[in-house]
Amino acid sequence: MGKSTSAGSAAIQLSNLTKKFGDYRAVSNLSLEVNSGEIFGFLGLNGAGKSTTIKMMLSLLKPSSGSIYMLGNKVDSRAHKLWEQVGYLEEATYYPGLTVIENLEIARRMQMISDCRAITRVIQKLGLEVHKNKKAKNLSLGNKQRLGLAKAMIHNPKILILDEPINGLDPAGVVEIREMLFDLSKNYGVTVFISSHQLEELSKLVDRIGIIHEGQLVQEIKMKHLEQSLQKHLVLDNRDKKAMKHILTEHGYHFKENIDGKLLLFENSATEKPERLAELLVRSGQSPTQLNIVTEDLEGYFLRIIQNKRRI
Ligand SMILES: Nc1ncnc2c1ncn2[C@@H]1O[C@H](COP(=O)(O)OP(=O)(O)OP(=O)(O)O)[C@@H](O)[C@H]1O
Repeated sequence: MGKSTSAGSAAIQLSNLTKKFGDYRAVSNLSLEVNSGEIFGFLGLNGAGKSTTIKMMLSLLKPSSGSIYMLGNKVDSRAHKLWEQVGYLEEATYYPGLTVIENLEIARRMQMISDCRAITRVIQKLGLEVHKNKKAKNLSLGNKQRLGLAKAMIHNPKILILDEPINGLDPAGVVEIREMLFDLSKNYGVTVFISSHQLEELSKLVDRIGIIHEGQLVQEIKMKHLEQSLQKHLVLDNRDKKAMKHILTEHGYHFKENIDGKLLLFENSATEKPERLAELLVRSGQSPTQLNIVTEDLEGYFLRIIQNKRRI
């Protein structure tokens, strides 16, 4: 193991991590912590720097500067023993012509695990029992991912690092993976670091997300707080737009007009008390034909956070 100068109790700790390729900064001053037993989602567009960060965490790439600690141990080329406690899935790599059991047998030998029961255990944990004698190439996409996860978990790691594990999975596959990761984190205390570019899917799996954009961490948010962070706006329409605009302006409401000519109001005075606005319009003889609140969807949130960062 590398130097054991523990850096706090976080299972994963990245401090001012930077990776340059020539003059290009793929990852820039990135700091984050993942707590033990937490499922952390690492979200970013293609090319944002997710894989580069993960490769540094796995000591496959050397950081230009900054440090990484996992389970209190500094990650560097000497951290050999650490990998006994870390499992990693890049993409579901398997031997297509071999069965599930045969694939896991190879993984067991590569991890130098002497106990043959490790295979039975991981097969059970991942619900691969009924598929264990099928050739990997004949598995459904969801079960191929399970096999990849089984390989990553055969040595009972304390940390699981998963690069895009839900790519291409159907909703049922996402639910299966979610239940399995939940079980691992809540019942076995496994810390899960999972990268994706799909917020919608990721949000169903994780306790917290960090958004990486152009190599920088631009936002960290707990999933339970995400709902409150989604922007709301009120959409308003009626027959006499000019009269309605006049009333709104007179009463201090600000609005934008969308391409359909509907009015959009973003301020809390409108989104939190729509009934007041409705009453005002009715009293003024300008009953709305449409008045409803629209909540930003998750993709909208993700893009807004990134765009705001671009403007800075
Ligand atoms: N070996 C390398 N040499 C030069 N540039 C690289 C190298 N590896 C990655 N990059 C660049 O660094 C940036 C970040 O790449 P990275 O693979 O980390 O992104 P990502 O967020 O994982 O994207 P994706 O979701 O597409 O996998 C990209 O612009 C990429 O082209």
